[in-house]
Amino acid sequence: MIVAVSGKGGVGKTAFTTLLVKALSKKNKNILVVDADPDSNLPDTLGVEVEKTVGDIREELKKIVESKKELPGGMSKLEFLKSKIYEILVETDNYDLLVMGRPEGSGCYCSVNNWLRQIIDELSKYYDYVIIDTEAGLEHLSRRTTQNVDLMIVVTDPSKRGLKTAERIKKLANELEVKFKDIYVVANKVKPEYEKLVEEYAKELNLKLIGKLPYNKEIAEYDLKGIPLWNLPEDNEAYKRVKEIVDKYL
Ligand SMILES: Nc1ncnc2c1ncn2[C@@H]1O[C@H](COP(=O)(O)OP(=O)(O)OP(=O)(O)O)[C@@H](O)[C@H]1O
Repeated sequence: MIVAVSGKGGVGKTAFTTLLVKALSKKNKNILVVDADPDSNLPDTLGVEVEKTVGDIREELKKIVESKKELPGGMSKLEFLKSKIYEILVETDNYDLLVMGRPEGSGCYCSVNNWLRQIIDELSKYYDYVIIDTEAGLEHLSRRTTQNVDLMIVVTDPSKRGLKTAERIKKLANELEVKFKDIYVVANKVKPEYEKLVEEYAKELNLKLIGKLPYNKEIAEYDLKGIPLWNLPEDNEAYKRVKEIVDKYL
């Protein structure tokens, strides 16, 4: 199952994705996490060190090709990329993580990007779940994968404007090359007294609201202190809500 998480900056997409991976890891399935948002701090919130990104590998190959040097062991470019991707994959007890890093530069290096896409698609087949933390602009997603996405989860803040953005993302998603089987919305940082209103607005906009996470002091505090959100206790209120979503929809 391929799940993409999107949402504009600051809504809590990284926090949600972290809790989603944490909850999903309890199912004892193989999980690949792809951090495709250069602005997110997913490795930090997951609590893992990442040395190299896919972007770094792209640059490495570019430099070798430009300097007209031989690739190690007489490898083809595709083989080189493939071996490097497997090398930079961060393996943990609960999931594997691939960080895309900086996006493609302006000088199009299309064949490399196509190969990367192919390698990542191939890699994805080894996992029960692939969770992609996407960039705000969905167009990038089609550059990163050729596979269709089973579930797109749009994270939003609890505002009418936020929900309208979610509606826009949903419309945009329908126009992309990559197809989404289902598009759901999760509202984050919702105060209990506004839950009803958020539900009403979502209904008005025809959005499938699958969860409302409360504003949670513990999340704010962990982030403030730089403690990985992965370490949040099992009884954390926001985490409990994410667990419900995982049990019901994933
Ligand atoms: N449920 C929550 N309760 C309290 N604070 C939250 C909650 N979710 C997220 N935050 C806080 O909101 C801020 C933004 O969260 P986060 O970094 O997850 O957002 P994001 O959408 O991934 O943003 P960006 O893409 O800009 O990194 C952080 O300071 C985080 O601690």
